[in-house]
Amino acid sequence: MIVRSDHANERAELKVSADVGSWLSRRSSHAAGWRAEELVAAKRGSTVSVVIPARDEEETVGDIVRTIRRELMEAVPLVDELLVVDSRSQDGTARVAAEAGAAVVAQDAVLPSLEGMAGKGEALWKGLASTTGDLVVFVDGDLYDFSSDYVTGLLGPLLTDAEVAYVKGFYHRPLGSDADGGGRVTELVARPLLNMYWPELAGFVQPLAGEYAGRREVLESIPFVVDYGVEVGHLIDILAARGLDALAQVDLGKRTHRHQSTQALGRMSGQIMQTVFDRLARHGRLVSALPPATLLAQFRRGESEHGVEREMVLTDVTCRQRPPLADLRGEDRVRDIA
Ligand SMILES: O=c1ccn([C@@H]2O[C@H](COP(=O)(O)OP(=O)(O)O)[C@@H](O)[C@H]2O)c(=O)[nH]1
Ligand SMILES: O=C(O)[C@@H](COP(=O)(O)O)O[C@H]1O[C@H](CO)[C@@H](O)[C@H](O)[C@H]1O
Repeated sequence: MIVRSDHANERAELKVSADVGSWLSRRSSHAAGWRAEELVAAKRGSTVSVVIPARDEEETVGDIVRTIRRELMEAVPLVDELLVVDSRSQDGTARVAAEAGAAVVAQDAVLPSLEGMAGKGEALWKGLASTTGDLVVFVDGDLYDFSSDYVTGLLGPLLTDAEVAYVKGFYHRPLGSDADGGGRVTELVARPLLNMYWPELAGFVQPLAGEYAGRREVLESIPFVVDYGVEVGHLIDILAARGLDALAQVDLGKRTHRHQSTQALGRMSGQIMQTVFDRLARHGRLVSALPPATLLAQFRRGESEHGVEREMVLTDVTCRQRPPLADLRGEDRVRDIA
């Protein structure tokens, strides 16, 4: 372990808490340790759904679906249900996913009595509402080198330890020629904030990982932030509801995916920070005199309007969320698989 301190006069050795240290060794595993055939035996009648949120992912979603179908549905009956949630795509995502063998549902067609919202968390929540598996695995649709180990790795702890409720993937995340340059919002925003306010979660290597899995009863008992705040909201809410030992992480090796622009990640960061501040208030960890403003102003090259030679781009980053699915009873809870 590399221990650094920027305080020259620091003598004491820096250490994470004993709880985080023991959690790291107890609740971290490697995807290679979980074989599909053994996990099929461990299902013992439980069912597994995979949900892929996809907005304009026609280039990558097909290979992900084919790999899961071939290796985890046809070769071994590990995955019982594979759903792609078409998240208001403007390209051929729905067609490509269906041709590859996935069930496909349009995000806005799920729970149609509710007003549709935009965002990744909305796609995930609608995917949860449209599936029935006892265990649900979420996989992003923009991955370039997806391996079925991602799914077996995430299912391993859930199928072999009843105490585990939710499993995050972690991986090396290249960005161009930098082998570990990816995860920019993780490193610049999410990790510092979580270490400040939820140091219990400091052991998560990739707190924003888009590949994770959980027990349905847990996933249906928590709210889903409808935008990119969904992942950080899950970690904070499950920690509060079930404790650190209900959480685990699995080394999935390497992950390459389509990267967004810095401006887009700026909006993502705003959404994540709004979620963190919402949870700080909800969980009583920070009382602020003024709630954070929710309008993000960014600037890009363009026509000046306010005396600067830039175009101002305004985004509302208010933290909006869907209630726990378990709270929706009656006719609203319908399965809308297309
Ligand atoms: O409104 C949205 C935004 C994103 N996504 C999907 O969520 C995953 C992760 O989103 P993205 O790649 O934009 O995030 P990044 O990986 O760049 O952080 C991808 O499969 C997207 O297609 C979605 O379904 N709806
Ligand atoms: O981890 C991150 O910093 C961001 C951006 O990653 P890159 O800098 O584009 O590799 O990606 C993640 O964050 C999103 C918000 O939680 C997740 O929804 C994505 O699945 C995940 O890729």
